Amino acid sequence: MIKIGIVGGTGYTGVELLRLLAQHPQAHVEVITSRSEEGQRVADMYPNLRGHYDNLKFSVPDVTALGACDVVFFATPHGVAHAMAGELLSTSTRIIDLSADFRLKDSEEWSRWYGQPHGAPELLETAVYGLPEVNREAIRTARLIAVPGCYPTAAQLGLIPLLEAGLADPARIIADCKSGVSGAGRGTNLGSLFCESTESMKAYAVAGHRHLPEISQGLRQAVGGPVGLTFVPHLTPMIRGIHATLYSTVVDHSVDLQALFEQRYANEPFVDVMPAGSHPETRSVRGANVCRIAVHRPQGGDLVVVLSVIDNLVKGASGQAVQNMNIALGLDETLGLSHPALMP
Ligand SMILES: NC(=O)C1=CN([C@@H]2O[C@H](COP(=O)(O)OP(=O)(O)OC[C@H]3O[C@@H](n4cnc5c(N)ncnc54)[C@H](OP(=O)(O)O)[C@@H]3O)[C@@H](O)[C@H]2O)C=CC1
Ligand SMILES: CC(=O)N[C@@H](CCC(=O)OP(=O)(O)O)C(=O)O
Repeated sequence: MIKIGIVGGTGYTGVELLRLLAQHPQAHVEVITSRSEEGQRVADMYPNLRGHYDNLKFSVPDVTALGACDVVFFATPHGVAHAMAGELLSTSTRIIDLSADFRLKDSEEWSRWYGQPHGAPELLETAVYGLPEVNREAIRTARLIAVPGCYPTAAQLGLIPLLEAGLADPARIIADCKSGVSGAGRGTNLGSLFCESTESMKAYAVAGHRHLPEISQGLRQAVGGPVGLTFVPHLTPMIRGIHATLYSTVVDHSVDLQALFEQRYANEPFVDVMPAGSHPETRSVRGANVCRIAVHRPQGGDLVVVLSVIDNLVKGASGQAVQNMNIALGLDETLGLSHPALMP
């Protein structure tokens, strides 16, 4: 069995990791941390886990206990993995970080967007961006994996086929994205209250969101040059889900975009290119580690519109983290992740 440690087990991504690992045939969670819930039984806090983790208790983070694990997931706010990763990497454990600590390759850019100094710039060379559909080979040997953010996963998977093939104008890309409220985490937050977020929808961070540099970094890699990206996130009254509507201009009208997407993702277990004309719904991916994509060219014009949906807590966080673990440990990539979504 693979010995697992989780730092930050009380947030939504932490409990989602536990749910997914409960059905993973080779995973055993040995350590789960919470400073505020030390000594509490996990299944008392999250009754959905009763019968799965009846003896597991929260403990305070301890590098010795975590370093004895084969894999340590960080499901913590930004900066926590910076502080602990160096010491943990001196053991034989692998780190899979769900926070943004190691996603941006430029530490100064990270500092500008996250409003604090980068705590471990010396580890950036080691870190691999954990988007398997792009970086699978590097993930196989990685010791430190930065799991992509939720909006960046939906946006990059929708845009990369066009940009890699040189079929969209990289100077003008629009990512119009909607997120469910769980994307804001479990912490107390006025905007996440039921009365503040239900029966209403709004854009936020139009001037600049911290996922803008992350999406741009991935798109630049796909293009091999600069990109002009406008990213507008919205909060929508649902618990889980990201819906990305992605716009660009087609530069070669002779190419069959449906075939292009189908070929690009033909061997990807967790990307579903839907039939031409489809409109993927967020509920079709709820609870599943899947990105469903549909590509449109309205009225056969110059504009390409890609629709990309994920569950922010699964393919947008914890599911993608488990997918990375499977790849890094040489396991079947789909272990623990092959269940279908919840419907309705
Ligand atoms: N929600 C989402 O959809 C997504 C979230 N993410 C990222 O995943 C990470 C986790 O998010 P989320 O699950 O929402 O939970 P939170 O960001 O609310 O994380 C809370 C967890 O981290 C622990 N924690 C907080 N501070 C520290 C610290 N200094 N040292 C050790 N542990 C600490 C908390 O436990 P305690 O304080 O008791 O120790 C708690 O268990 C974040 O970086 C988030 O941005 C990524 C993609 C999607
Ligand atoms: C709806 C909502 O608030 N979403 C979060 C993004 C989700 C997230 O946690 O992203 P990181 O992993 O990069 O922190 C936000 O806009 O800040």
